Amino acid sequence: MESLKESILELITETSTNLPPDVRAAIRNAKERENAGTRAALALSTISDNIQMAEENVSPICQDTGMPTFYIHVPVGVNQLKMTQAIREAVVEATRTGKLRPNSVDSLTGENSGDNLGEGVPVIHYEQWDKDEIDVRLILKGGGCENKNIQYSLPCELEGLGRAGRDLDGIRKCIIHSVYQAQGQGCSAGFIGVGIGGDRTTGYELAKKQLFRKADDTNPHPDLARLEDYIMENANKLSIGTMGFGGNTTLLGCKIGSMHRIPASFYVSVAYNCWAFRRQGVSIDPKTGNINRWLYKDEPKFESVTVSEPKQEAPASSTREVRLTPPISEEDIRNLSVGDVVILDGLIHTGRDALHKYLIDHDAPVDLEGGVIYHCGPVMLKDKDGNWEVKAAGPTTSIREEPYQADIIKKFGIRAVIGKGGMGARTLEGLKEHGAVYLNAIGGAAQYYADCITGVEGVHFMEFGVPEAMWHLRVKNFAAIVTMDAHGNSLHKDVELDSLERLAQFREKVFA
Ligand SMILES: O=C(O)C[C@H](O)C(=O)O
Ligand code: SF4
Repeated sequence: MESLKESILELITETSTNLPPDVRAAIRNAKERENAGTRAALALSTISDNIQMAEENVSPICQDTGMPTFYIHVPVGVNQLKMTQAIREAVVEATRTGKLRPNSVDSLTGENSGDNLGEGVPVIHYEQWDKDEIDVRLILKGGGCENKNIQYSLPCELEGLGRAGRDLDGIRKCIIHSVYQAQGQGCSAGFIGVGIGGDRTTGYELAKKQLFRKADDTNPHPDLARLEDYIMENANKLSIGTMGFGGNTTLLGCKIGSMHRIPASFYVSVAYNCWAFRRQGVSIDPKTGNINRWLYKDEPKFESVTVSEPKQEAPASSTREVRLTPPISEEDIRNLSVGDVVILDGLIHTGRDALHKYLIDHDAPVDLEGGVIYHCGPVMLKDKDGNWEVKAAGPTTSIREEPYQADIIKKFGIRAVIGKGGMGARTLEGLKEHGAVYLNAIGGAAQYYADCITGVEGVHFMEFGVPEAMWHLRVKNFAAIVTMDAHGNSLHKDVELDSLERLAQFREKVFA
């Protein structure tokens, strides 16, 4: 099995940089369903470009390469200790070469191990089988969509939907609700895996396993097949759309599995995966460790993500492009409205969870007056001369900074915050009071944004780890949409309210 480490390294690289054909097809179909010129169409076009760039650059599709999770079937007699060793070595190597972001953080000290190893990381599940091949499947599921996983305990009362009982119709309501509660924060349009039954742990496990099914397969269980079809037909009526911008596609796939439970418990567990649905698999020869074949890539190669322009014309849109260079004046900010596209040139600063917490009690290491904070944890590598290079740099979910953001804007005079998924009422109030805007970048488009970064001017707080450090980045033509302005308007608030109203159409019983 001397080739095993190399084979696993190839699997990790492919998973991080090359989306499987079934996922690409689902995204292409979504793009075809949106009207040209809408925000959703623009987002999907950025996503499609990003998928292409990641493949060409052999670089991460999204900077969050997630929790590396392996599901492995082995013939009797294969040494699992040696396999685990090979997997760990491959994970370290993939991190060193920038195919994985250093993502393993000590939960108590906050220390990033730097190589993606740690207690319980990577996750490896083994199962024996009677075939003479090793089947290794890998999913790289990022944190933003993982945070939108949800588990329901039936019976329950669901916002907008009423009572969900212990039957197929109650399950239906939970699944529809799971799509609603994710809004755009898990980088919709998403794929969901659903686990019915089990206990709290095995229910989630079953949900995640559904994500290994191909997006276009048919459930062998007739009731579940019917439920999957129903969800695919109806979830899009919530009109949450790509990135939560509103639009025709909110869900790209729904796979449901069922297992037994004990009488007192009835769980419906949902694993939400962003559009950057990175899963690949290989069949490996147990003698040599070589790859025999790929499990998802075996279909004809998806030629291009470019599609013919949709027939319908866009409704007259008021999209305005405004070019800004920090430090930005209050007047320039107050001139912006929701829907405007801002093109940034100049210096911006990354900051996410650790930095926001820190800045509440400390000074900033650089002047942020009129400045721009980018909610981003990039993948960075040093080149041969010791200079930092940006390998992937899309936005992270902004709502996590909601407890801090308004105070930070006020304290440092920040004029723009870039992120994804939107922020809440407190930040909206802060934007209005202090004259700032929230700019939504396209989640997962890590290659697209890395391409806008022309230089790394420095870094502070490396002790927070690469993703949490404060990177000072020079950008050119960095485009993001104003989704919360300084006049109290929020596209996120509007889409959430609208989708809550739309939820009501799913109250009545559908499955007897
Ligand atoms: O950690 C990140 O870079 C992004 C994360 O996956 C998120 O969606 O918030
Ligand atoms: S940023 Fe978006 S695309 Fe990337 S892992 Fe998080 S949820 Fe997925």
